[in-house]
Amino acid sequence: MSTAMLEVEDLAHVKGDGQPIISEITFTVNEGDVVVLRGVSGSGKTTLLKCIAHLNLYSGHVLFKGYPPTHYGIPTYRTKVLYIPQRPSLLPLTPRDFVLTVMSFKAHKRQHRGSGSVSGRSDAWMDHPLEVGSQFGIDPNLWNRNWAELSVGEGQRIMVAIGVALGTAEILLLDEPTSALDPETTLAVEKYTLSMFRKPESSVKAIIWVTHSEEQAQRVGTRIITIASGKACEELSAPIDLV
Ligand SMILES: Nc1ncnc2c1ncn2[C@@H]1O[C@H](COP(=O)(O)OP(=O)(O)OP(=O)(O)O)[C@@H](O)[C@H]1O
Repeated sequence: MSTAMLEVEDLAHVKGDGQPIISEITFTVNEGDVVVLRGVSGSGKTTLLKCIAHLNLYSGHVLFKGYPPTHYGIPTYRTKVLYIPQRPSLLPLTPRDFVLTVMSFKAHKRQHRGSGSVSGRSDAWMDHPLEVGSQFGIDPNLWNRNWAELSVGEGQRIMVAIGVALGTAEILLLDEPTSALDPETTLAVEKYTLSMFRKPESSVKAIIWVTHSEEQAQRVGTRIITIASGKACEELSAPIDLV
């Protein structure tokens, strides 16, 4: 039987004027799922991902492995259910700073368990992200540049590399991760991300992947959920071909 990683129940998010952007959203994500989330521009896909990541206020319930985000502590929860934004250029500082911030939450938790530090070398946490980034054609120097000074595509590839490589994320929330990439690089990112995901030792156990591309949905998804008029609807026959 599949293990439920994420349960979203009757979730709603309303704008400041009281109008709902999304409402009555209910679905479960199981271990091994790559759930493609699609819908027309403005239908609420990013809003939903941010609610799941506890970056937006919402009503209803989000349970990660049976418990609400507060059970884990919100910063730690956000490293486990990791939102990969569509526009990382809005983030402060550099990709390297982002990695060290995320890893500091993991280190903090480990210290509380009394298991000591992650490594004797202060920058050892960068090794795997750099390695994955190089698979995506990312020059190592780009990790030290401010997010705002990266091209959209460079920022996207670095964010996906972080999500795949950090070893903290159990659910990746990918918000149009390849929208700024050329077809060849898009395929490379899809292939490497899914091959990492399928490895038994991967920390990532499920992915929600937002895309406007029907072809990408068919390539990466094991299930497809469409948002329309603020409600979510799962397609009955989902593609199963994996890259
Ligand atoms: N903070 C906000 N205040 C008011 N309206 C908002 C806010 N954030 C999003 N919206 C509106 O909510 C709707 C859903 O936006 P959202 O970004 O979730 O859509 P999306 O499906 O991800 O769109 P796209 O495919 O274009 O990225 C849009 O009409 C957007 O203008």
